[in-house]
Amino acid sequence: MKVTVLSGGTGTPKLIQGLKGIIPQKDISVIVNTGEDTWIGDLYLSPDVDTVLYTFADLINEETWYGVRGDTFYCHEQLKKLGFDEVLRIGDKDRALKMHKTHFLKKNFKLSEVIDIERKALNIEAKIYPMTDDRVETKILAKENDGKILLKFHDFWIKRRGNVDVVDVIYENAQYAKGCEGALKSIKESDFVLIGPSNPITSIGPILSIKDIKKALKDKFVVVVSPIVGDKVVSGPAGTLMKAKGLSVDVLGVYEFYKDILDVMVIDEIDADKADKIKCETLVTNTIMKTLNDKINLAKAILEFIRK
Ligand SMILES: C[C@H](OP(=O)(O)OP(=O)(O)OC[C@H]1O[C@@H](n2cnc3c(=O)[nH]c(N)nc32)[C@H](O)[C@@H]1O)C(=O)O
Ligand SMILES: O=c1nc2n(C[C@H](O)[C@H](O)[C@H](O)CO)c3cc(O)ccc3cc-2c(=O)[nH]1
Ligand SMILES: [Mg+2]
Repeated sequence: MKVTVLSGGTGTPKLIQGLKGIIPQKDISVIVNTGEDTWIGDLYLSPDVDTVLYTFADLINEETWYGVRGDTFYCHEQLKKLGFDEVLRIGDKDRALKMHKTHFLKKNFKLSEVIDIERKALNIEAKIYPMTDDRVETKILAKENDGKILLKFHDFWIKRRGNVDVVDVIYENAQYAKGCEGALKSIKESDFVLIGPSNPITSIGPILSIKDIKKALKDKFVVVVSPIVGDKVVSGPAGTLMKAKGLSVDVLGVYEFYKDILDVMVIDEIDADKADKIKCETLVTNTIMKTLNDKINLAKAILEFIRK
């Protein structure tokens, strides 16, 4: 059973931990959001890609869902002392992975080529692809005084802690970007596509903003796990951003967002009463992943449901 997962942020990597516990890594491909990729000084960051790499390599810091478990921050602290505040807390081991990407990108390697070198170096059998080898950047359009301002995601979420009056979210350059070839191939060759419980707007939205990826998904059996349980988020800015896109912050709003590509929606038991309002097949199960067992059970429930 070959699965292609769309991932971004912290929700889907939890489900990936469950999935890799029940099917061989060689049968899993992951297409990762790169809308939050950015340069900090001369260091290239691909935060959602690195979280997926660390999740498969069992190195992920599960408190924060970024960086390497037990990492040190000497370089980060030293830079701050020099007056260079990286804002994002980048660990010393984590920095090596980012320096490695930076080195090869500067030698004109494609991001997908570098990620493939890294997954092999980390003994990861799953295939991991960026959504594109072009630059697509998620920007937050916000109200500021009596005007509008376009913010980078990290400015919005880390510097301003999301305390921003969001007008819209845009995926800069998406109209020109091409889907990564390996990603398109994995969609075509997989038995089904799984969109994990990540922020629809800033973690999965950028992936769907790439036309040839969205087109490939329309011809595929797609399962979406709702990242909204009840009428609130488990974590992060998804609620604020869904509202900015005119979507209700509940499973119906999630359905609206994915309706032209999804075939099955996985919702939490808390939302069982809404299942009949969702105009596609629904699987109602526990979707709150606290323990590894929760993650494995959710992955199992999804595979059993589609094998029916
Ligand atoms: C900073 C980061 O925010 P964000 O980029 O929004 O992260 P994600 O893209 O991962 O979105 C989080 C999204 O996913 C939901 N979530 C998280 N854990 C679970 C879970 O165990 N079950 C479930 N059904 N949804 C989950 C969460 O509510 C958010 O809506 C961040 O949040 O870390
Ligand atoms: O909210 C934060 N997110 C941090 N992130 C996560 C990232 O910025 C986003 O929060 C995730 O992409 C979730 O959307 C990091 C990711 C990395 O790969 C490396 C370092 C960081 C550091 C931070 C941080 O200090 N604060
Ligand atoms: Mg995200």
